[in-house]
Amino acid sequence: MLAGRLSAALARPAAQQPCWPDADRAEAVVGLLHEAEPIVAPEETARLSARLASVARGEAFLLQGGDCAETFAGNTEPHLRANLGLLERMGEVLAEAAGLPVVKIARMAGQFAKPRSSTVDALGLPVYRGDIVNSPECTVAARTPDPHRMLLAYAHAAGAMDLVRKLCAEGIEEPLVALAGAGHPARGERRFGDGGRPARPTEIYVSHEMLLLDYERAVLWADPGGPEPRLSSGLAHFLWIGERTRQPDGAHIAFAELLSNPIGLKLGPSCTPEEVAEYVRRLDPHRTPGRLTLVSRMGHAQVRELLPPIVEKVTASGHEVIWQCDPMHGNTRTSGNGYKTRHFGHVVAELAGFFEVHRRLGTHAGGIHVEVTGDDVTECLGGAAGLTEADLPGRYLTACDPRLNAGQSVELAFAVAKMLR
Ligand SMILES: O=C[C@H](O)[C@H](O)COP(=O)(O)O
Ligand SMILES: C=C(OP(=O)(O)O)C(=O)O
Repeated sequence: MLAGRLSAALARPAAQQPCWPDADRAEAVVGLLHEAEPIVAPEETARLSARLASVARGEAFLLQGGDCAETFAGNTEPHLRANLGLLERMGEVLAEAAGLPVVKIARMAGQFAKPRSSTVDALGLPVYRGDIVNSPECTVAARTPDPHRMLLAYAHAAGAMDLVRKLCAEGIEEPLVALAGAGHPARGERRFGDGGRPARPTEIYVSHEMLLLDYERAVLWADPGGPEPRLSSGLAHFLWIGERTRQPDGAHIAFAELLSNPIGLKLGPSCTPEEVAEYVRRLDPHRTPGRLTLVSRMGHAQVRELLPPIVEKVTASGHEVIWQCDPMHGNTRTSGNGYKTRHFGHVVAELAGFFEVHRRLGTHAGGIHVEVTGDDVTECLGGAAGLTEADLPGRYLTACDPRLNAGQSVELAFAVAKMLR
């Protein structure tokens, strides 16, 4: 019966999918992946679901973050360590301020697919859709979708997950981030293991956008444990549906309905309270606290106006969702010198609006979802170091959207800490 529901879900229109040049070859790759071992263990996903139930009840806070787009070349131990160490550091700042446990979910071990605004780039080439689909180099060959990349993505994700488990068991050394403005060097220096608190075992889960359905459908196991039999993704503990793929009649929502994993759903400015009520009804049919995380990304100028009617509608429905704010995606703009960027001040302003709305409505502002890296990049403007447009070309390394660097991220954690207090 689940197989039939899965086929029906996948037969619906699916936005943002690549057009593989050879459909048979793509199907053969899906067949190979079908034989692959799950990357995440069912008991880990179940533990995360329990943790998220406490977030939904207001007994914990959710921190989710990492690269906008992971790349195969960037899937290295130093990079993963830096990002995990940053999450640990941010989590510690937030836990202390909130007086609550912080549940940490990395955008890691599978965040290889990107939705895009257009199908072609400025040169007229097919757009880069993430390393799992094609390659960013500006040639027709590089941009042609290659299904073999799904196998590479699986291998990279499995390797990353092994490292996440190892580091969580050992404890992760946190970066000591020197915040600018306190007599420290401009962009925040990172120093490892020289005076930070001793590393201790920790828990970090992995997540990615549930975008590329040929990949997502390949590694599933039957989960008979819940109120109805469902499928569980073997590719990540937590999956989210993006702003560009949340069409109510589309394949992504229908696919997520079949999963037992905790699910996130991005809500942009065009989303109406009625639409959200319908998403909640479909994605949380058994009224499981924390099953659904609603991720508002309205932009700093609109959050105070657009979020309250949505929160009121969902609250009235009685579903115990997690309210999470993504202060990045509604605040993207192009700099005068042509870089896709975000201003630190706008990121903080959207979060301030989010906390204000929830305080006023008496709901739990349950978490944040941010694009950050422990690496010292120059992709977002502002922060105490005062990054300017002239700084952007220095270390603009993202494969897609701009991330806060280590210094900006820790500064953000302190700003959110103030809001939590
Ligand atoms: O990360 C999010 C999206 O992939 C991204 O914002 C879309 O980017 P584009 O507008 O450059 O295509
Ligand atoms: C694409 C993303 O976000 P959104 O769907 O909100 O634009 C993302 O988080 O990578």
